[in-house]
Amino acid sequence: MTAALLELTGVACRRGGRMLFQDVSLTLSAGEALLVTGANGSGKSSLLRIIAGLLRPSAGQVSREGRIAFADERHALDDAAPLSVALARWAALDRNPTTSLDAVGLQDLGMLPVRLLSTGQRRRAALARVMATGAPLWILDEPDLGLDAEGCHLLERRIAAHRAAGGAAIVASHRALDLPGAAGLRL
Ligand SMILES: Nc1ncnc2c1ncn2[C@@H]1O[C@H](COP(=O)(O)OP(=O)(O)OP(=O)(O)O)[C@@H](O)[C@H]1O
Repeated sequence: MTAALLELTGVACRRGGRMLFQDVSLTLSAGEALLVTGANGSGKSSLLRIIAGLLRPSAGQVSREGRIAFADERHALDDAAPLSVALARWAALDRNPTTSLDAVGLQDLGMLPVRLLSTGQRRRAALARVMATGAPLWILDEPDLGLDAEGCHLLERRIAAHRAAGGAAIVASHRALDLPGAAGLRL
């Protein structure tokens, strides 16, 4: 049996005096994915922050095994550094080989300062940063925001490859991303 990378038991979240969700229980193991959907304000980001350990649940337990890579609307890259240098810093933290910019379609932009990237290019760079961490559990909050159709396919392919290599992913999105065999959670 594969050990779970993540287990939630009876998790609830109350924010601003309103109960967003309760009784969320799930397990995620190597190779698996979870797609979290729901209306604006339903609590997707709150759930992902709880899973990442950035927000305390109002009730329930979260148990994680191994490192995580968390990505939300911030790309978490040094704006002043050339893209390849900014990414190499993340890779160096865990002594990983630098993620190829080819993998996210940014092969021609390695020397460009991060601040000059377009919205979609920033999203691609954020994905490269997640890949560079080498963490088994990816927690991605609307990673498709601002991506064009090719960018979305690329994101789907990178998530599939990560799962095939023994990783797992939790993705919140308003889009019906193609994540074969993923579990769904609608908030
Ligand atoms: N720090 C906070 N204090 C009080 N309420 C908050 C706080 N942060 C978020 N909320 C509220 O929690 C609710 C859920 O927010 P959250 O960002 O988790 O939703 P979401 O499903 O990710 O929304 P979207 O689809 O718009 O990104 C919203 O009503 C929001 O206003």
